[in-house]
Amino acid sequence: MGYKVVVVGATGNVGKEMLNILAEREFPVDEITALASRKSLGTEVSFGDKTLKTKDLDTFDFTGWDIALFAIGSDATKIYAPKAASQGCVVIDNSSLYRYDPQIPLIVPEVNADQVVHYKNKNIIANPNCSTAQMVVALKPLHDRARIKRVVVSTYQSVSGTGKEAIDELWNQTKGIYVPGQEVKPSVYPKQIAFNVIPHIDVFLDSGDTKEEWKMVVETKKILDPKIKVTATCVRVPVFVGHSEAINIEFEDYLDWEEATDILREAPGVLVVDKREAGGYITPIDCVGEYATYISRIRQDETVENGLNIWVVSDNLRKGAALNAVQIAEVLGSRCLKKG
Ligand SMILES: NC(=O)C1=CN([C@@H]2O[C@H](COP(=O)(O)OP(=O)(O)OC[C@H]3O[C@@H](n4cnc5c(N)ncnc54)[C@H](OP(=O)(O)O)[C@@H]3O)[C@@H](O)[C@H]2O)C=CC1
Ligand SMILES: N[C@@H](CC(=O)OP(=O)(O)O)C(=O)O
Repeated sequence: MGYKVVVVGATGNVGKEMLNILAEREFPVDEITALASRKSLGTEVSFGDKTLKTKDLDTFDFTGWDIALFAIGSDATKIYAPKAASQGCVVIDNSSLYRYDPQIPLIVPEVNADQVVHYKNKNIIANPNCSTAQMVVALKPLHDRARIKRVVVSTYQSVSGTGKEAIDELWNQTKGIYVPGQEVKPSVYPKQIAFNVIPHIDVFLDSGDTKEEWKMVVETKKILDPKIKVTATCVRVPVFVGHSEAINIEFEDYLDWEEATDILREAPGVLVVDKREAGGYITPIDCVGEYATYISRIRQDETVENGLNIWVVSDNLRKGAALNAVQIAEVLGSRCLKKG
């Protein structure tokens, strides 16, 4: 016996990956339905070798459905997630709306799967920001061994983190640069993204940080350890899929880079590729469609007492969003909503 599963935002990049991953991982599904906005009514989306016709979220009744995976952004989530939760369906939400609510668990299964039981507080579980998810998968095993004091992270985030229009903007700007008269003015981003990098993701806060940077700080504390200090600089780069991060870590105890490498090789969700030669590291193109969080360039930082540098790359639509959501559903199913 399996679950009745709803994918909300099924026509989007994250929603499509949710359907792919549910099928790939053979999540025990008895019945599945795909929802999006009214304008997408009847749009066909794939679920394994089946085709589903998208239904209208606005008129959908969640009564009798077990789990809803949401990927529609905070504004629409605010309207529909409480409705689904109150109709008895457990919501696993990809937006940032509920992440900072102390009543709502914020989960990366490799790090804090035990928190899943708190879904009962509001019938909602939050999925972290894509940049946080891959970072905490890498930090957790190192923290367990040597206690992390401080993290300095710079991100290189792909345009798929913004959504469908941003993917089109990078594609059209890139083509337009070569075709006279077809230049494409920035519309999704404040500056040209093709052949450029933009040190600005999400809105600016009074502190001068962007909200994306703030999210990485606050979410790491909630998921991993409130004592860890984090400072982030988040940058958009002209890459379609795959977020990269250069992470500098300062520990309480000394941790040799070779031992760190051994620890990371054994860590759940992690693959180490670190040959210290040309091409012996992971780039975003290498991680597209993969589940793992890849770690390369593991080395000592000799400028502080107990420091390491690492390079972390993952598919932001997968571990950063859809895969993590499906993993949460797997934990929820096996620990809390047992069937059969
Ligand atoms: N955890 C993370 O780090 C990440 C989270 N996300 C979250 O997932 C969300 C979706 O991202 P992504 O798939 O890339 O975005 P896309 O732009 O590719 O897709 C958006 C999806 O949301 C649907 N949608 C939007 N508004 C409504 C509405 N009012 N009612 C019903 N459906 C609606 C769209 O339906 P339609 O096609 O009919 O318009 C579409 O299916 C993001 O906004 C973000 O909150 C995304 C990436 C990473
Ligand atoms: N902000 C991330 C993706 C995302 O949607 O994040 P959030 O769910 O925190 O809004 C990016 O642009 O790469």
